[in-house]
Amino acid sequence: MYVCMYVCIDQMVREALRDDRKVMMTKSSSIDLVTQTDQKVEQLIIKSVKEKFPTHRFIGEESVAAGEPCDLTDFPTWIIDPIDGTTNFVHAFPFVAVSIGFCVNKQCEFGVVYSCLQDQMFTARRGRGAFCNGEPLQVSTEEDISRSIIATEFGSNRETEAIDRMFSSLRKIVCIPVQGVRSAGSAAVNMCLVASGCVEAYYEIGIHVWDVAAGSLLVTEAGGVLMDVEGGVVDLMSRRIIAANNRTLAERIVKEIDSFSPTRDDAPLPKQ
Ligand SMILES: O=P(O)(O)O[C@H]1[C@H](O)[C@@H](O)[C@H](O)[C@H](O)[C@@H]1O
Ligand SMILES: [Mg+2]
Ligand SMILES: [Mg+2]
Repeated sequence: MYVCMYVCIDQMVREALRDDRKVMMTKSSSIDLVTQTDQKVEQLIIKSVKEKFPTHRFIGEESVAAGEPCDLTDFPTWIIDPIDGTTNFVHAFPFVAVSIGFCVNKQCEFGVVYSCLQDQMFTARRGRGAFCNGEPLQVSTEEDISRSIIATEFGSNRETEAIDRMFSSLRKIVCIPVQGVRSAGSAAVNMCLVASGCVEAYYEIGIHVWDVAAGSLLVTEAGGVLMDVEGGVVDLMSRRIIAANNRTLAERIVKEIDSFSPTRDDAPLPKQ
């Protein structure tokens, strides 16, 4: 099932990148884009998994956008971002990933991120390590933030207060100074970069559970840590995350972040 699904998705994404990168609609804001490929890839994954595991549940980015609930319960649940980096996809900016996390009892058991244009398959299973195309991954051993590269994103929220806070945090981090700041345009890819040891840490406020479910396990299985932006335990539904190579760097980033709390992924839907 998995090989067949991988071949179909790979073909679907590559063909669409060549022939059809049109924006079909927008979601939370005018720059929160959806294409037909986002929907087609998600439907393919859900259909393939359902055939084999009919009782399992799903949290899929495009299904939630269509009104499906976003509840993470103790039931086996597949958390899917069919195209992480849709804006990249639309512009053919070469970081486009498919992200699938699988949780039981709210704990991630395995995570897969396929970075389509790099043809890199990142996999992690709880307690069994993290891999890229079968090669083991290890986070960076750097303890000093001034010798680090930090990844972050501005997401799709353009409300003034959120932007002000994001710029303020970024300014403080840049001025530590860090050696560099990077944005891949995909939370999943940023987390794979942390797991691979290419960047020391990634933080973002405004992501969703489907952006980070698989990446979270990749980072921890590669020896890294997850932390909330205020320093507590990370909550995948809270839309805030720091994924770092170690606690020292994560705690250092916490000190510089002007935090805020977007509406949680599992917040009840507003009454019509
Ligand atoms: O909507 P998709 O699935 O492409 O994912 C999001 C990224 O993963 C974020 O890091 C990023 O900041 C953006 O919000 C982007 O939208
Ligand atoms: Mg995403
Ligand atoms: Mg997406």
